[in-house]
Amino acid sequence: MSPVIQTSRLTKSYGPLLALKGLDLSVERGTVCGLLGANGAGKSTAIACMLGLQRPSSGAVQILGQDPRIARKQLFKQVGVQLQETSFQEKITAEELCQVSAALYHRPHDYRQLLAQFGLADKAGRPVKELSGGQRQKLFITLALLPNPQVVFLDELTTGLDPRARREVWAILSSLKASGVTILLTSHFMDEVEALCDHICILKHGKTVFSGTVGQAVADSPYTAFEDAYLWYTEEDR
Ligand SMILES: Nc1ncnc2c1ncn2[C@@H]1O[C@H](COP(=O)(O)OP(=O)(O)OP(=O)(O)O)[C@@H](O)[C@H]1O
Repeated sequence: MSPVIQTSRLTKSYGPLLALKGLDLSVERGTVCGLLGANGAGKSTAIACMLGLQRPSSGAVQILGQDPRIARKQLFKQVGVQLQETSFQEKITAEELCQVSAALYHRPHDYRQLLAQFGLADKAGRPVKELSGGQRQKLFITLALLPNPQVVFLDELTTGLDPRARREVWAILSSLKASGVTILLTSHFMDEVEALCDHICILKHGKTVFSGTVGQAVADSPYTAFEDAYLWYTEEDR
């Protein structure tokens, strides 16, 4: 079976800055891929290029066998996205934001059920801007799941969530994965990466410095703990 997400030699420059240098990625159906790296390593740039939101300088992307820049509309119905920065109307409530988003899809997930699953049922009528950072994050993950997507992109998955909420999100993602959904996420939390990711790709200044499983990353490093290994891969003077 062909990969659900595939990039080959994906490169992106912002003027003189080479933010992404030849990313090769292949993510199979029903697996979780973690894109890792320090702040500014190129993770969001890679996601923006994969989703067709940024035009790559060179290289190719296929999602569900299609080029996202050409088949944007079709793909949009099958791909859920949670980006770091999401804009919304000043006074819109959580429920209204869900309704507006759900209206874009043919057979959306029941947003009330998702809000309840994320412990947000009692916040449905509140303006989004009055939610706490963690509640807003959970709402944005809810929005990413609304289309009943085959593929989900989650940028900085659980930033701002408390430990219990993180575990809840992990459980939801694990069940999505078990149902065949393919997930690409970025995270700065190595416990999360170990718990969720089948495959990781570590970027340093836009360049892939490791691609493989968490176990391989540890085995190829001088360390026994994954976080130590990760820091080793991303060290400046390595
Ligand atoms: N629109 C843009 N114009 C110019 N430079 C940009 C733009 N977006 C990102 N960059 C630069 O490209 C590099 C990669 O940024 P990117 O946001 O992809 O990193 P990241 O790995 O997602 O970081 P973080 O973990 O902080 O979210 C950084 O040096 C950043 O300053």
